[in-house]
Amino acid sequence: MAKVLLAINSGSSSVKISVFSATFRKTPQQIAEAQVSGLTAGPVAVFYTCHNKTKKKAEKAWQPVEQQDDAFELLLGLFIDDPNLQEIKSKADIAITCHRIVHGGDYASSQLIGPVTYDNIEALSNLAPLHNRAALTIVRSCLDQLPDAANIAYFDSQFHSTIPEHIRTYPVNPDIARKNGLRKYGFHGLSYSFITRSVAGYLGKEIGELSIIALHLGSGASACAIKNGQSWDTSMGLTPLAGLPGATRSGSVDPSLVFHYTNDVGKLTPYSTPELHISRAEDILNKQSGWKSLTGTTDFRAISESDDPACKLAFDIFVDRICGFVGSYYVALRGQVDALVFAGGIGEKSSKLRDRVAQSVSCLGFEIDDTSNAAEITDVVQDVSAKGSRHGVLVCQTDEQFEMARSCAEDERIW
Ligand SMILES: Nc1ncnc2c1ncn2[C@@H]1O[C@H](COP(=O)(O)OP(=O)(O)O)[C@@H](O)[C@H]1O
Ligand SMILES: CC(=O)OP(=O)(O)O
Ligand SMILES: [Mg+2]
Repeated sequence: MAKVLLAINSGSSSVKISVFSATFRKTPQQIAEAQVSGLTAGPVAVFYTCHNKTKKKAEKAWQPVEQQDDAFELLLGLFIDDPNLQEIKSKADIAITCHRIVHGGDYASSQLIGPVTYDNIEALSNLAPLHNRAALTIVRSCLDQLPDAANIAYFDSQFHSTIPEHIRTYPVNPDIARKNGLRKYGFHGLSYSFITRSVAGYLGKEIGELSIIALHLGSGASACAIKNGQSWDTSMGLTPLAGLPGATRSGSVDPSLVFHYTNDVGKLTPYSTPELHISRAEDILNKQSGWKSLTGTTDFRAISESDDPACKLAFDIFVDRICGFVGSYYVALRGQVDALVFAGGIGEKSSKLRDRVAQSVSCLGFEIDDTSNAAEITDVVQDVSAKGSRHGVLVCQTDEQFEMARSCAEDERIW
């Protein structure tokens, strides 16, 4: 029998929830989708689609939304109150909730959420300061409000459990590293998993034969070298701060920069708690850097359309850092690359960014076709490469919620 499944994606700046009708071992059918965006730097916007009728509402109409659990309450209310969404007349109709948890530590597979898993995820909060705790507030709401639903955690880090030792190890004291779990974990794994399956299907290859360089470019941005269908390397590290810059994140900087920034950066932030230790340095590099610090906005569309020198600089920095990873991963994959794949809000919507990146890496054999690149992206995977390009250049409309729902439909523990 079909069950109603909520796939909840709590990101740094948004909460996205897709509602599915799910049946064991069948492809889940999406029936509604809703999101609250603008949580890191307003304005907060709400999008809602039910049975393909889209509504977009501005902030004023809604109760105050400041953090991820406010967003969850709002979206849950939308589902229950919508007479067109007959599948959810009350909370009791929701049978399964899937949660995107960014940092899963050593978990290499999804987990049913009971007290032990909950505590383990909480213990990792320091390592994903923009993510884990916020996602857990939503998990808590589900445990309290939907006591009969099954709750499953899907970890962004689990896709990267295949990264080889010499890539995941930091060259620091091994005993301290082991004791404190200091290694590369990598994130955006639900997205990379979706991209890998979708691109393999599009190219007519087995997943295990697919090698791509994938770019997930959203509020948080990362790159991933996928070798024979598995993560070989990725740009984020111990935490989602490493690698590419993002909306409010610096990305990788010389670690010594921290000690030269201001003299109080080692102190804890006022909102640290006995369980959650966030230093001023982490707060600055995670929440007060990136596009926001350079341009005053986190909206990359506005940045890419502006002639302001600060925006042009931000755009150039992003292209430079992305190309650095493309070059590095091209070598890591020994040039055996089926495609360069753009995904995430920026990767899917900014033809200008794709064009600039492709131009800069054309020496590696990635060439874009201007007309295909400028066309609207409507398919899950769309080819934007030029005729004769040595390697493919693709855009993939990634869907982390679908990836969770798909895995859930295969999961014998739940059915
Ligand atoms: N047309 C566009 N051009 C450039 N950037 C865009 C465009 N549309 C959306 N974006 C950017 O995409 C980012 C959000 O990406 P998304 O993957 O949805 O975010 P999140 O990481 O919150 O899931 C924002 O920086 C937004 O400005
Ligand atoms: C891991 C990460 O940075 O996620 P998001 O882009 O959703 O903030
Ligand atoms: Mg995201």
